Order: sequence, then structure tokens, then C-alpha cells
Amino acid sequence: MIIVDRETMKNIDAYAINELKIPSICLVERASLAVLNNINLDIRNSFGIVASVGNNGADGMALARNLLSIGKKVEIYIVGDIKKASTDFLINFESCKKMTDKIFEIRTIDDIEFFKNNLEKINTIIDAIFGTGLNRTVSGIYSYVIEIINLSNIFTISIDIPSGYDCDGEMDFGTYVDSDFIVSMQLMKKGLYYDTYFRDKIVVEDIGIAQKAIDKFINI
Ligand SMILES: NC(=O)C1=CN([C@@H]2O[C@H](COP(=O)(O)OP(=O)(O)OC[C@H]3O[C@@H](n4cnc5c(N)ncnc54)[C@H](O)[C@@H]3O)[C@@H](O)[C@H]2O)[C@@H](O)CC1
Ligand SMILES: [K+]
Repeated sequence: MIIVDRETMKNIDAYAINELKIPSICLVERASLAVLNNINLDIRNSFGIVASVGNNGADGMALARNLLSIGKKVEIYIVGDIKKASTDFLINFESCKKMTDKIFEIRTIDDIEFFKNNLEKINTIIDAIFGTGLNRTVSGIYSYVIEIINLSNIFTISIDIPSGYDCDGEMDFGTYVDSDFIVSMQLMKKGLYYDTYFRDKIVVEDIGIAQKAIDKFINI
């Protein structure tokens, strides 16, 4: 099994997109389907997608669109400034806005209360806040949201990495999602493999990042 650190994963992602011209939105779509294919849709019918506005959030928006398309109950909670959203995030966010009005921004303490109360109506949380882009201590509204997710005891699936957890397993960024299940993209992340608590709750899924991009940065 190939195990990568954060920097290597970011280099592989960038090479696949910028040099091999693999459209990033294709990777986002594959990532969303990788999560979808790991959900038991017979028992999971109501979803809270909790997303920030980078590409981990982009994966979350693509998954939200796919869940809405098959008629699942989906509520979308955005934590972060939509004005700073990534291009890939906005592509599926635009579609989600056409498919549901249950899209809520979490910015204030009142929003936090609303989020906490609304969670009682769903049975699955999708954690799409941070992935390999996490690079500093989790604070403010982000830490409140993560604490509420953890206190909710609702089955939580993290996209790529539990939000707040250091991909390399070295830094303590304050708080992180206590995921029940993690679908990690393309390659096993070092921090998750060497942390036995998470290692048994993770699947790694191919999302179409070419072997040529992986070989460039992985010297076997
Ligand atoms: N284009 C790509 O590189 C792809 C990325 N993918 C997904 O995108 C993720 C990486 O996306 P990004 O690099 O956009 O970053 P993230 O979406 O992980 O994080 C979003 C942004 O949050 C900010 N941030 C970092 N730490 C923070 C903190 N403590 N408090 C507040 N804000 C903070 C950073 O500016 C970061 O860009 C991967 O984990 C994966 O899920 C996949 O869709 C594959 C394609
Ligand atoms: K995540």
C-alpha cells in the first residue's frame, strides 16, 4: 500500500490537474461517487452535508447533488465565506441551489444553535469541511461546528480526512471530527494509517488520479 504525506498528495493532485490536464471537476465527481458508493442507501435517507468552501467542500457539494438526484433528504450547512469559494465548489453549489432551499450558512452563534437543533432530524452527517488543505489551528465557528458534530452522536462520514485532523498525524490543530467512517481519496494518508484509531474506519478509493502522476512523486 502506498502511504503519502500531505505535501506529496498535494503535489500529485497538482501534477494530475496542471500537467496531465485531468479536469479537477472530474476528480471531484469521482470523489463524490466514491463516498456515495460507500453509503448504505437502504438505511441512510437523511443527510446533513457540512462543508467549507475549498475542494473538500467541493467534494461535499458534488455528493449533495448526487444524493438530491436520487431523492434523499439533504440539508447543506456551509461554514466559511462563499465569496471565497473555490471554482470547483461553486460548480455543484449552483446546482444544489436549484435543487433545494435547505442550504444554510453557519456564521453566528444563533446559526450554531439552529444547526444543532436541525441535526436531530437527520441520520447521517457528511464531513466536508477540511481535507489536505488544513494548515492551521481550528478555531472559532469551525471548532464549534466540529464539537457539535461530535456531540451529536450521528453517524458521520468524513470525506478524505476527518476535518481538523492533521493529514501527517504530527500536528495538533485543536479539534477534529470523530469520524465513524472515512473515504480517503486515491492514496492512504500517513496520519490516518499510523493512527490505529482511524485506520480501521477508512477506505481508500481510486478517483482517477493517473498512475503517471503518482509515480512522479512516489519512489518505490
Ligand atoms: N483539485 C484537487 O486538488 C482535488 C482535491 N480534492 C479534495 O480537496 C481537498 C483539498 O482541498 P483544498 O486544498 O481546497 O483545501 P480544503 O478544502 O482541505 O480546505 C479549504 C481551505 O480551508 C482553509 N483552511 C485551512 N486550515 C484552516 C483552518 N484551521 N481554519 C479555517 N480555514 C482553514 C485553507 O485556505 C484551505 O484552502 C482534498 O482533501 C480532497 O477532499 C479532491 O476532490 C481531488 C481533487
Ligand atoms: K473532511
